[in-house]
Amino acid sequence: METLGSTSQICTDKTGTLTLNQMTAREIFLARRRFTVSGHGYTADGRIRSTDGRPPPDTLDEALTAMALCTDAVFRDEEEAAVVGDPTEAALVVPAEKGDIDVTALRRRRPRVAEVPFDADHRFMATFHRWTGDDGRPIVRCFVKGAPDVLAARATHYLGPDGVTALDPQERRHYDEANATLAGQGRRVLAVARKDFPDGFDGDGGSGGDVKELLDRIVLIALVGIVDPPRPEARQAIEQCREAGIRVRMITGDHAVTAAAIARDLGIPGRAVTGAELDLSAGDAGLARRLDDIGVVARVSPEHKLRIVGALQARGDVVAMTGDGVNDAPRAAQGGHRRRHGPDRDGGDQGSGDHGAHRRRLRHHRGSRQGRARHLRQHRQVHPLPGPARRASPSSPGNGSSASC
Ligand SMILES: Nc1ncnc2c1ncn2[C@@H]1O[C@H](COP(=O)(O)OP(=O)(O)OP(=O)(O)O)[C@@H](O)[C@H]1O
Ligand SMILES: [Cu+]
Repeated sequence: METLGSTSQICTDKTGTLTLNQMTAREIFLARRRFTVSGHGYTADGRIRSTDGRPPPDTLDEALTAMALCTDAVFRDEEEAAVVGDPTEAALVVPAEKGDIDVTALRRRRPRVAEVPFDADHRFMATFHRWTGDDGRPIVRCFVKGAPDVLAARATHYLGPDGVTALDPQERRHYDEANATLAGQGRRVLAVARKDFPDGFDGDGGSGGDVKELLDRIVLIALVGIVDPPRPEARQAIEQCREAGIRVRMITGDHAVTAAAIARDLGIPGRAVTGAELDLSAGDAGLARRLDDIGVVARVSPEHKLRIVGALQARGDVVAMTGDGVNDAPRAAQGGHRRRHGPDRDGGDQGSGDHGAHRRRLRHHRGSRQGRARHLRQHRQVHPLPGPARRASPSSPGNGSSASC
């Protein structure tokens, strides 16, 4: 009789769990021109340099403006070296300051008249600001930022050296290639774009409440490559899990190429696929079988993380789930959206308690002689799976399959 699962598996988030969630923008890509961003941490020290030696175009300012306005992170000041807010957003505000934009003054001058908050399912956010069009007349300008694939799919134009230009297949290929190159280096890539609306636009525009519908035909401005270093202790923890016969799998909302590069770096074996490629509508048994040679499932929404864990558990595997996916679960179950509030000041972990817990967990991995059961029991003690998530994920009592870490 098989009472214990045949394998133990850990499904883990990437951002903040395997990586430090200390995000720093390193490159900006603008219509075939590339810029590097130097400097460390959340200070305005550091510079934006073009890689071709030519002076930066006006469109760089436009990109930095979009990054400053379409974010909620607040830049404190140089002495404090602090940015408060989501680390991804912090990474976008810092280059604006490095590019000599006074973000606070800019935001005061261009207040938001409406916004579409970021959510992990749609993977973008948008803000609307009173603006002046090229012809001097008042308009409302919307800035959009989010996953490059999502924005590219909505874009028909890009901001080139000659202004707004049709995004022909060749130019689209340039964006795709730049995105692939950055992602291949493990960079988290964000795109920024814009769209103009008539003066008086109130953030609804007759859309009946779904402003996202109106965000088509956008103008791509730039791609930003952000580094988020792997946690130094994560590689060893993964190695020890492997020795203990525990399969570690990364399940992330980030891009597949980015996730695969980080998985490779950390020694997570197996193929990388997107949630869409995995066909999550399949039955549990088929899904679990297909997961066997897969090490990374990317572009997964919070509720689909649960679906994957559930499929493994239904087969009798002992599955632990780590990272803020654990927190996403109840909200996903309620159809809510996640907004992650990241670290304060030094990029530490105050934003969500489970990151600190994860560090403790990674430490206990070092005692790899403890048996698998004990190992998973400890995970469970660190932070139990919340109620709704437990109900959402099938588990057989007695085999510890609802363990969470
Ligand atoms: N504040 C933001 N504004 C706009 N887009 C964002 C923002 N944060 C993330 N994104 C985009 O949404 C995608 C998914 O982000 P999400 O936070 O779900 O995943 P993640 O943190 O990379 O991964 P994990 O699931 O491992 O924690 C990112 O790859 C990025 O393109
Ligand atoms: Cu573990």
